[in-house]
Amino acid sequence: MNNVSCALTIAGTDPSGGAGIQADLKTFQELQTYGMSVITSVVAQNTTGVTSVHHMPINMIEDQLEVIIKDMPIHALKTGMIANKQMMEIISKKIEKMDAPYVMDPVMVATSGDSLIDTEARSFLREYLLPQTALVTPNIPEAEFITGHSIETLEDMKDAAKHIVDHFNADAALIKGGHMKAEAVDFLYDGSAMHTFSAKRINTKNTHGTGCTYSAAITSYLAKGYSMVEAVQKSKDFVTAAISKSFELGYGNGPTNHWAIRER
Ligand SMILES: Nc1ncnc2c1ncn2[C@@H]1O[C@H](COP(=O)(O)OP(=O)(O)OP(=O)(O)O)[C@@H](O)[C@H]1O
Ligand SMILES: Cc1ncc(CO)c(N)n1
Repeated sequence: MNNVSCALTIAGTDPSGGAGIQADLKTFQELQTYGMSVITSVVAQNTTGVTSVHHMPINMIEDQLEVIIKDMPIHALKTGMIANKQMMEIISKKIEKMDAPYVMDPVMVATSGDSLIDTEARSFLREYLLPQTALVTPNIPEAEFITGHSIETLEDMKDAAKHIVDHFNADAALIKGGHMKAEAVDFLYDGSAMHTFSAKRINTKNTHGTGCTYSAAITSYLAKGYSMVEAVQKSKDFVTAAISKSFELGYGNGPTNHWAIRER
């Protein structure tokens, strides 16, 4: 079978399996995309939080990227946790060589509240990686950091999506409303139109890794050749199902259910 769609994730790990590389690969597999991964940092974390982090040496990140570029097709890629500026520099250079849509999940803080990238990296991500993206998927605090504006209303979310495309040259921005109070509404601005993706808020604490799962699903659908709007709509359905059938596992925020969509 050589017409398989291939997706790559560049991110940190979650040994408890709900977020990071593990969530991405589960999502790619569930959506019948051939999944590949480059590990940036090994993170000792579970549903309650992060205890320690070990960053891969820069040359090891470079080698992982290079072996894939030399050998494998990449139809779409995403990045998650990239802890520091040095990692971003090498990843940015390698992404330039990949002729594929790039989805950036601008991971800064875990669901547990633990910081995953340093302060310098937050600015570098905004200035250097954002212009390379086909899509960036910030949650509310990440969108506030990127734009420098506070977000309280749905109008503020739309303004943030526009601001990111207009000021940072991302092709498109999807602002996720998981941290808002009412409906779970996300806004996508693609440089010409604003699209709304809405779902009923599910009353659960089990949201560990929702952002990773969502951006991995979008990456899968882009790898399969769907348009950006179609990819986001299908992924919204996927993540909503994954949250609605999430697992009551662990002592903290439990993980989402990557096979939930099969049962709908
Ligand atoms: N309780 C909920 N009910 C329904 N949808 C939700 C809920 N929480 C989050 N979502 C949806 O899940 C997706 C991920 O959004 P969210 O804002 O939670 O991302 P995130 O904060 O990056 O996730 P992470 O927890 O991985 O850091 C969005 O589509 C959001 O609307
Ligand atoms: C490695 C990693 N990436 C992203 C998140 C955000 O959920 C997390 N908790 N861990």
